[in-house]
Amino acid sequence: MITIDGITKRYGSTTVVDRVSLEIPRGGVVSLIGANGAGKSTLLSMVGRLLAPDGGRVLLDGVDVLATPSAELSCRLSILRQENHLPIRLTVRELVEFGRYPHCKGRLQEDDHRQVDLAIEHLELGTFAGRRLDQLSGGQRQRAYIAMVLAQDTDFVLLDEPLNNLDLRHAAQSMETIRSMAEQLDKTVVVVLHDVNVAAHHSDRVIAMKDGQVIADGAPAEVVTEAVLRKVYDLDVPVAHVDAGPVALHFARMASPAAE
Ligand SMILES: Nc1ncnc2c1ncn2[C@@H]1O[C@H](COP(=O)(O)OP(=O)(O)OP(=O)(O)O)[C@@H](O)[C@H]1O
Repeated sequence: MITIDGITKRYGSTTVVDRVSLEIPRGGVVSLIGANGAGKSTLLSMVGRLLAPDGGRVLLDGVDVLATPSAELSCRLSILRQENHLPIRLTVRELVEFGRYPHCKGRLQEDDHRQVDLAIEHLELGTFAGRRLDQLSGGQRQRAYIAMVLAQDTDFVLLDEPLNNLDLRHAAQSMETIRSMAEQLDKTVVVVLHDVNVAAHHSDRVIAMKDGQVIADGAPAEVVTEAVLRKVYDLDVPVAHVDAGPVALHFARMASPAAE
C-alpha cells in the first residue's frame, strides 16, 4: 500500500502540489491524469523520493520512504521519469541489466539474466538488444526504459508518461505489459498518462489533478465524464460509452447550444 499523507511542494510562493492525500492499495493500475503543469510529475517524484516534499509524507506499507535506506527502496520501488539521465552510449541490454543492479549489485546471476531476457522479449527489443541507445528511435528507446523498469521487478512501479513516442501497437502492448505486472505479479503501478482513453481502458482507478490538487478520484467510468474533463482541462469533450467503457472524443467538438 502507498499512503500519501498531506504531501505538499512549493517553489517560491507557488504551491505546485497542495496537501494531497491518497491511499493506493496493493495491486492494480492507478492512472494520474491532468493538464500540463497540474503537478503529476512532482507528485510522482515525491512518492519515489526523487524530490523532497515541503510538507506531508509518503509511506510504503506503513514505512516512511524517507526512512528507508536507498538500497532497500530501489528493490521495492522503481520509477521511470520523463527525462532519463542515463548514458546514451549504453546498449539496450546494458540498460535493462541496470534494472537488476539493486538486486545483484552489478554481478548478474542466472535469475538476473532471465529477468533481463524476459523484459527484452516483452518489449519486443530482441533485435535491438546489442544496439546503443543513441542508435534507436525515440519509441524504441522509450521501450528500452520500460524494459529496465520491468527488469527491476519491484512491488511498486511509478511511470511518468511511459507511452511517449510509442506507436499505436507498442503503446497498446506496453499497457498490456503494465496491466499484467499488476494482475499477475501483484504490483502496484502508478502511471501518468495524457491519453484519457488509455487511462480509462487500462486502469482500475483514475485520479485527476488540477492546480496541485486531486479533483476527481474513482473508477474510470466515474472520472472520464464530460463534467470532470471540463473541470480538468477547461475543455468541452464529448464522452461516448462503448462496451469497453467511456471514450473521450477529444477530436470532436461538443455541439454548442446555439447550433442545435
Ligand atoms: N524546479 C522547478 N522550479 C519551479 N517550478 C517548477 C519546478 N519544477 C516544476 N515546476 C512547476 O511545478 C508545476 C507542476 O509541474 P509538474 O511537472 O509536476 O506538472 P505535470 O502535471 O507533470 O505537467 P506535464 O503534464 O506538463 O508533464 C508546473 O507549473 C511547473 O512549472
